[in-house]
Amino acid sequence: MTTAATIPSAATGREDPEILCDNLVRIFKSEGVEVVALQGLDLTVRQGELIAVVGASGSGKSTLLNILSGLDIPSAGVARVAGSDLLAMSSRDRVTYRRETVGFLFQQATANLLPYLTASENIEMPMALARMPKGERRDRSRELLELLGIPQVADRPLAAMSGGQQQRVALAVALANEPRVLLADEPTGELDHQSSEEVFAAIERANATYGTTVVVVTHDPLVSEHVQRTVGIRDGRTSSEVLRRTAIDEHGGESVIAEEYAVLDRAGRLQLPREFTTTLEMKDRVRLDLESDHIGVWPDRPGREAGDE
Ligand SMILES: Nc1ncnc2c1ncn2[C@@H]1O[C@H](COP(=O)(O)OP(=O)(O)OP(=O)(O)O)[C@@H](O)[C@H]1O
Repeated sequence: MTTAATIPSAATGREDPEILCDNLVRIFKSEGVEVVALQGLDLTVRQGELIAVVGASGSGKSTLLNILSGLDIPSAGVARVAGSDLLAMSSRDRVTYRRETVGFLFQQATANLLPYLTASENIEMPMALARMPKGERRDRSRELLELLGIPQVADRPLAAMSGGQQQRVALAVALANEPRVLLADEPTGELDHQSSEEVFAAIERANATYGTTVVVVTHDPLVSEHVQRTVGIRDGRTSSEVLRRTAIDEHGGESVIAEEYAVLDRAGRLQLPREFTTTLEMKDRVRLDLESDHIGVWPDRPGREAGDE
């Protein structure tokens, strides 16, 4: 594996991202004990991008998603989504933000759905609350079911659907009022392989059709086939990014190339992959060596000069 460093575009100021987290900090205090769940997290997501966020249990993924969804307020830093400042927002603006700007998809499809209504009735519910005319609601509901590959369940109650179909109805509910950003928390956590594949494909189709910016928090390795960028979180910070692109060889064949990058934050901090540091027995401190086109990082072994390894 090769590793390269990338400076988040937030730091370069080159674009106006749909999601911007800069030096985001969230400290939880309970019974005199402080837990730093996010410790200076940087994340930039372009408008219309579909990204996955991965990380070990306790790394801060849910904390990040709760902040982006307007449920939780960060302790410090910058969090901006679709032009809304999530630290400075009034509680009334927060309600409007949650209703109009972001859509949510949870691990349990039923968290977004009313069991005694049909798929269409569920999808039309948020549109009715937003006072959309009845005819438009019906058209939009039909369009969403078609796009997500489940037109046949329109008049079925939830109990008569598979788990994968229910999750796609929940996705249609989340997209009903055309949110700019979709946040999904382990959307395939309770599904089998085939249904997970269908749900990720549906998310990808919605992203491509409506240009919705999507952040999917997941442990599911299947997600890598559906996103161009996977952001890794470690100890409350973004630590790595895997970018995927399609390359065409000289015979016209297509192959997907995945490159792993380490994130370099504004303070110049870089998290070295654990497998690299373990292999070279690096700990506590390392030697650095500036070359004309790269920086060498060497284990601190007494009596050896940097570059002697
Ligand atoms: N309300 C809270 N009060 C105290 N500590 C919290 C609270 N919420 C989260 N934490 C702590 O913050 C850290 C990050 O938790 P978080 O739930 O964001 O991780 P995660 O990556 O989503 O984990 P998982 O994959 O298990 O859901 C953990 O150490 C957790 O115990």
